[in-house]
Amino acid sequence: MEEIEQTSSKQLRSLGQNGIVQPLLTDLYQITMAYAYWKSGKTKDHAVFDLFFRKNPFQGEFTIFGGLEECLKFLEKFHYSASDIEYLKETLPPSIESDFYNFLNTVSAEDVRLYAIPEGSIAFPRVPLMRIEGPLIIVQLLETTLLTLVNYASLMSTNAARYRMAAGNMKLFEFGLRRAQGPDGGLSASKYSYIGGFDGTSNVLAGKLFNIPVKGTHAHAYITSFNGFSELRNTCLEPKGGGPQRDLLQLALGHRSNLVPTFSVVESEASDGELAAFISFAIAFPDGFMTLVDTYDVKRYSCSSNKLFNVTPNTQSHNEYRFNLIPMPNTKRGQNNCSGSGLLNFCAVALALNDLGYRAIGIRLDSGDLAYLSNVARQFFYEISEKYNLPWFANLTIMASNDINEETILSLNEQGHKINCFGIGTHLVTCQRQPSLGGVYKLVELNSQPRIKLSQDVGKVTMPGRKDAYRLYGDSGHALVDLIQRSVEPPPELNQKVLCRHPFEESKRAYVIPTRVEKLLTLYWENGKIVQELPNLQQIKERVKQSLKTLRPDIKRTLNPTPYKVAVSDKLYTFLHELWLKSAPIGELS
Ligand SMILES: Nc1ncnc2c1ncn2[C@@H]1O[C@H](COP(=O)(O)OP(=O)(O)OP(=O)(O)O)[C@@H](O)[C@H]1O
Ligand SMILES: O=P(O)(O)OC[C@H]1O[C@H](OP(=O)(O)OP(=O)(O)O)[C@H](O)[C@@H]1O
Ligand SMILES: O=C(O)c1cccnc1
Ligand SMILES: [Mg+2]
Repeated sequence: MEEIEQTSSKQLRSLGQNGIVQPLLTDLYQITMAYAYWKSGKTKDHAVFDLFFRKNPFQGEFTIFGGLEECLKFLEKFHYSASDIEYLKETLPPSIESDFYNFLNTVSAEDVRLYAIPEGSIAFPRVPLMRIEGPLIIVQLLETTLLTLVNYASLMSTNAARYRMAAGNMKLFEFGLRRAQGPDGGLSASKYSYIGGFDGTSNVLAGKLFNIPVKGTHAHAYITSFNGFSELRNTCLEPKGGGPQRDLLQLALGHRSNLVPTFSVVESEASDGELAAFISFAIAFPDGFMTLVDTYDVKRYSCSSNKLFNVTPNTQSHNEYRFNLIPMPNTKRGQNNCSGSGLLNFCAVALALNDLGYRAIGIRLDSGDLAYLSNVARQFFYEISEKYNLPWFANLTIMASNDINEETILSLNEQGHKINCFGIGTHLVTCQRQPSLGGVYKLVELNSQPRIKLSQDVGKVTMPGRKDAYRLYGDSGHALVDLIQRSVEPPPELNQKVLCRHPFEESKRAYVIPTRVEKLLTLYWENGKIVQELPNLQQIKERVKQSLKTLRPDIKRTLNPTPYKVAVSDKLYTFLHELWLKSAPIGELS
């Protein structure tokens, strides 16, 4: 068996990489080209490729670079196994000379050099995320796998960072595995959403492999699996401080009756099946009591009562949990057409747990008007905290889930809500607003000669030659511009005027006097080894946070953000345009 095939989950953990990332995880054309290069005697040619994207995702003006560590781990194990070569022999045309397979057998990333911007940094269109140099055939063979590793990772990290910006300090958990693009998509989503700013995932394997906090509540099935109290095998629980067990159900029923007059709810309409489920869950997790309260009805109102809460906080009140009392909105779940009251049952069990010295965690809302219901729930918690003199009760967690996306969070923020935690699946992991980042890998230099790819679309013309990139910062500490220049040029100097030019529009140029100059591309791989100490996930996550702070707010805003400037040096501008003219054939009009 091959080494890669044998990789155990323990090894996976230390590699931090999925076992399917291997040299054959590529497009056939890379191997076809390798043969044609080899046959045309190009084995000694030396190439430079840039890996970059042309447009920021999600109609935004920034991207978070993710996937570098996985690219480096891929270089470490880049060699074709005997079974890979066997497969290629069976698959490629019989005309392929057998010496080519001997050549493939010797292939490794030993002679490759990889420069990159640090993982977790903000990145912008056209600025290389990576520069890959080495034997043409080898660096060509790396294209697809590197793009696979960078495109989704960066898209996902960016998506998560955007959710984080929308959610402020609220807790964010990734719940997307069941809706992800297959098992590998699910794993990557968990990893890169954590990097981008999420606090944890429900994906247990991601937790094990990447050391990400794993979190979760329970599904509606748990609640609906109970019909009534008779199904409870046990209703007793030992108090937290020790001592004789007490009947949690009886305590909860007592509290439920007591809560009825206070909150104008109809006890007979609260679901006993739901209460039974809550009791059993509380007995299983007395210190982690967090339940779904929307299985039947979050809050069942007495029809005779007008004591219903509005969604908008009463700004006259100094108490943030007080609300105007007006009729509730006509939401699906708000209509008085189904029985049950999840909030009432939750509070009854939480108070029963409190009698035994345990503190409940909170609730999850998974349907209905989340702003409204969170306000109602928080008001309940507040009233109880006052009535029972339990200050912590007012701060119980209110988690919301159900098709949440960036816009929902922003809209909820506008409406006013009391959610302090989101569980987000589908829209996060599938990157519904933009399902792919268009990262590309382009040849820019061969045997020290620049290469340019022309296009009718100016934006698609590549920047020729080996280049470096610098981020120039201004007085405020904010990044002003990313400047790309030829590697042979001296770097921009602190406090010295630098001419920054738009790559294609001659008239667009500006002088910048940087107060800080950051060299963006640094060497990560040389002589078959990773030559930098790699940050762990936590450090990459921190870099995302710090990196975003260097971006002006107008560049980060959701609606019509200001584009960040990406410029070229005067020398690169001239170089690019001269080569463009030289390479573009002059047409004839007839
Ligand atoms: N206050 C709110 N403002 C904006 N969007 C909301 C608000 N409350 C909920 N949403 C979103 O509205 C959608 C409601 O989904 P939907 O219409 O399918 O109803 P539902 O609550 O899931 O009901 P059911 O489970 O019975 O189908 C979800 O995407 C949810 O995230
Ligand atoms: O809504 P998402 O952002 O994808 O978040 C994950 C969803 O997964 C679960 O739903 P479940 O699979 O039980 O299905 P349902 O809620 O759609 O019925 C959970 O209750 C969330 O609603
Ligand atoms: O733990 C949860 O609440 C959860 C996990 C996955 C999907 N939906 C919810
Ligand atoms: Mg749902």
